Amino acid sequence: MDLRTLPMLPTINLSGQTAKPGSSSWASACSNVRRALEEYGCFVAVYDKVSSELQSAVFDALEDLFSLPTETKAKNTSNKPFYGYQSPHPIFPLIEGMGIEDAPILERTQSFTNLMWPTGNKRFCDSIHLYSELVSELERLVKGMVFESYGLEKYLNAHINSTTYLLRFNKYRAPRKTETNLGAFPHSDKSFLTILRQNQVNGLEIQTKEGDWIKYEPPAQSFLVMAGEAFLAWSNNRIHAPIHRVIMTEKTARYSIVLFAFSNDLVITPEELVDDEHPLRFKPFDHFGFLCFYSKDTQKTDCTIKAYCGL
Ligand SMILES: O=C(O)CCC(=O)C(=O)O
Ligand SMILES: [Fe+2]
Repeated sequence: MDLRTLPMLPTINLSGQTAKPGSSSWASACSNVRRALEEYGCFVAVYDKVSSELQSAVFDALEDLFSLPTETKAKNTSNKPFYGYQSPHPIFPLIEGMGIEDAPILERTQSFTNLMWPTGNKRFCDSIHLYSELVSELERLVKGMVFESYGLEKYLNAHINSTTYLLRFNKYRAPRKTETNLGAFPHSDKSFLTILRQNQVNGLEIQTKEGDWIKYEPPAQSFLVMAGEAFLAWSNNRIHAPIHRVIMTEKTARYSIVLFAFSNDLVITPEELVDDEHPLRFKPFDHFGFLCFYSKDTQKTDCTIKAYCGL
């Protein structure tokens, strides 16, 4: 029997005054966020800006969205890989996905809504847009905390100005008796940061550096904040980008809504993070070039960013 205590994801309270710059708890919150991302590559953020009413409205909206006919959902296309409609696949029959590029910009969520519902769907558009705005604020808060903890605030504004978001919706149906229960293949995200919320159905598992799988069982009003491989490269390998997967064990459908942050500019490791002990590990890279590389990488290596621009 394995007598080690089961690992748990760190939980960090980012609600109310706790994570206000200048508050007495700000510096320690910044350091906790950085250390969690270095050690686990993720943490559970308690963040109360998304009300339970908005949470319900968002997941009701997702049920409506995925109930649309396949031909309608297939109109969600993009010239970027992994951005558009993903239909259930023979090897991965459970997952279906869709995405809105730059969802925090109202016009973008509006045009997605009109594509799906030519006669409009104000409830969908309002709730998804508000949600993406609030969660993108959380993304900037977390990024700012990490930059500050490294003493690199001077890079924050430029970084925020070059951030672009993708809001993705996933539906995992329950497996039939003879089917695989693997909802999403083990992978690490290619984003800079990822912020995820789910309905009440669990299934996401995150691997620790030691190789243990932790089941994600979120408390109320919380999000999973997870680093992607772009953040790992930016930090010169300090920040971890954890492998995660979805295993469907429950009998009802699981929905998740995931905000991915990407960069429109070259991602460059700050010189302050390079020294004799930490020689430069990554060349500056184009984030979407990296995403295209990944989409063509049939090997799906453990750490694609090392294959793409590692030194
Ligand atoms: O749905 C989930 O919980 C995980 C989704 C995920 O890993 C992804 O979209 O990259
Ligand atoms: Fe992921």
